[in-house]
Amino acid sequence: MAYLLKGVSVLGAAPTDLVIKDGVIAAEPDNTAQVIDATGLVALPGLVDVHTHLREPGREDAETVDTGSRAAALGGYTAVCAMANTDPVADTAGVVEQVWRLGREAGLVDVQPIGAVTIGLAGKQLAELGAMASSAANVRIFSDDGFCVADPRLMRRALEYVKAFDGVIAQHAEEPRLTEGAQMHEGEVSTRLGLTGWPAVAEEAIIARDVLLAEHVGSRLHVCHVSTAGSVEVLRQAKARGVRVTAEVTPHHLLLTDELAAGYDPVFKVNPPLRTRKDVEALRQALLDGVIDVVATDHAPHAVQDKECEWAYARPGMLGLQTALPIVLSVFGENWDLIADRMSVAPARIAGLTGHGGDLTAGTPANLTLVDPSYRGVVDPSELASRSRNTPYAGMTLPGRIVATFLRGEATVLDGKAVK
Ligand SMILES: NC(=O)N[C@@H](CC(=O)O)C(=O)O
Repeated sequence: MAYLLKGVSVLGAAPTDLVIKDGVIAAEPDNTAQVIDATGLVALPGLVDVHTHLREPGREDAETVDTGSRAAALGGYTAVCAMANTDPVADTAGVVEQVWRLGREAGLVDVQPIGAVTIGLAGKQLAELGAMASSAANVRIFSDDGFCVADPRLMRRALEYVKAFDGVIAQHAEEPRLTEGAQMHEGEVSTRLGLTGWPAVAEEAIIARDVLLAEHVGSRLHVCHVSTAGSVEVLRQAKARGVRVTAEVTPHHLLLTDELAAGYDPVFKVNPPLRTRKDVEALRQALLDGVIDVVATDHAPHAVQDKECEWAYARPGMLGLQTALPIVLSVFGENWDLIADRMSVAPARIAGLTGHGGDLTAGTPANLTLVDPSYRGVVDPSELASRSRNTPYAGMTLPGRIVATFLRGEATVLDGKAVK
């Protein structure tokens, strides 16, 4: 199938016609192409998420590779990296290959499995990193996300090991001894509510340690969901010294604050926790500066019984795939170069996903999404494609609608609806 996107604005540039044929952006017009009136629509390279929880295998009641892929395509994504904290954990070639195969079967986005750093995410022994790297899933990112690789010697070994195949360790930076029993950000609000706090320094101390380790062994470190102003400063200094470190921020940490915990609605419980306005401001500036490289969703679907309960018993995490672009648009406005770089180009580079994060010039793979920036819509949880409902944005009016998404030239979303 060929498509002609008529009057489309590529990254906010003057309207033009874009032809998609044989999986690539075509150089020549095509008379057989299906015409899509793209007046007022902006084309972006397909979004890439380096941090998605798809829950399969093990918690298919919360999400499956298929439902998560659907949410991703509807959110404008053409590739997602699936976190390893499944059940069984993705710590062997067998499990990462299973997730990779399920992604291919769903066929809506490229699902790139992330492998666990340690067996069972237990933080004791390195998992079979080399076997996962050389498997059909071709794993390049390794993470114990949900848990920190707290043992410094293990972290050093992991960094050394993945160097051989240009892998990267994605660290969930949380010093566990400093967050025992933590329920929310440690600060004025936690004191008022009487909830045990998760201090900023628990994140900052691990990032500081890990940039030194990465520098020492000359390996690649990626920092998951950076949430504090202090972390930004540690990263800024490390990058200035030339340490091979990249970092992500979530849409929720760019928008929401710890004040939201005051209603004790567990939909706002997340790891790392929502922080203060000062942190939000620092994270926004860091994304603009490039100190933080990418926006990653940390899409964390949870079943109703795990979320709609007392705050202390609720699992941390919130949905993100279908609201990420609207949140980023609401925070930064129509800054298309920033959006394309931080949500597609840079994440594709970090994950090593060639074919994604292109510039939409003739001959490049047709992985792209079409956005209507003039649209304003109210977030209705029941309309989300995820199997779970834990969005913190329910009832909020947000800008931007994904009109169409193309994966290697095939439409996965048309007219705002999934094609299959
Ligand atoms: N980010 C979250 O709040 N939750 C994540 C894991 C985690 O990082 O705790 C999840 O898998 O649900």
